[in-house]
Amino acid sequence: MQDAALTLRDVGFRWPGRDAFGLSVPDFALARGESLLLLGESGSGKSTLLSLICGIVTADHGQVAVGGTDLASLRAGARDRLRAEQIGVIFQQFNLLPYASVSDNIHLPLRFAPARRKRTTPGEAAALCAALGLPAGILSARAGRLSVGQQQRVAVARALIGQPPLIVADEPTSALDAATQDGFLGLLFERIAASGSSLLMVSHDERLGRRFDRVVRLSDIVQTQRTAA
Ligand SMILES: Nc1ncnc2c1ncn2[C@@H]1O[C@H](COP(=O)(O)OP(=O)(O)OP(=O)(O)O)[C@@H](O)[C@H]1O
Repeated sequence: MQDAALTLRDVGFRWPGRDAFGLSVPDFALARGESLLLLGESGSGKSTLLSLICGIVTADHGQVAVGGTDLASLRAGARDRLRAEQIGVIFQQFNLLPYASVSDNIHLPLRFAPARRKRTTPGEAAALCAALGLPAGILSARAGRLSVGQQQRVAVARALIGQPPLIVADEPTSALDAATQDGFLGLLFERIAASGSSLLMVSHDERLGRRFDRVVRLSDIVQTQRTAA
């Protein structure tokens, strides 16, 4: 796919160690502006796949390309910069710095991403917080003092700031009740539509599917291998 936000071709990866888990992805692409929900059971390899896409781990073979750049062609530092520039990541556990302010947490990826920093408008963090239903004045609060739902929204604001072309989200609704989930997804989709970003979300929850352009089962694009120690 020429106009792809993300492509994986003939990718193979295996975690080293006992009960090694491996996966291979023959051919997968996410178009620019497309939203895709990837469904898989717990332990099926969703987070492993996202780690490969984000360049947190590197494929044993094959090509993982983000915005047309093959991650394997980059050294570790350049890969980290590409991730900061191109990908807004919403981790399952949010990964906020608990002692830092909400503002510092939201602005953190911009430190390593000059082009994304340039795209950021003054007051964008405050506007994102307001759009995500966070109370005024929250920017100066310590992230560790917030409720789980608030932390989740801060993690989303951190992913969206500076309009990265690709948003990757690992089970971002798992800590929310049904009504809050719906509001949260509505806001996420609104922001993504406004910026034209692509969205790849992994989840075990099929009910989320109706909002997405495409819903794919992990087992349709990924083959997994598990070997005993
Ligand atoms: N850091 C790691 N080191 C070694 N093996 C790992 C590591 N992370 C995951 N694995 C292995 O990869 C397999 C798949 O785990 P992964 O977290 O990718 O699945 P998942 O679908 O995201 O699960 P969940 O929905 O429960 O988060 C696990 O069984 C585990 O053995």
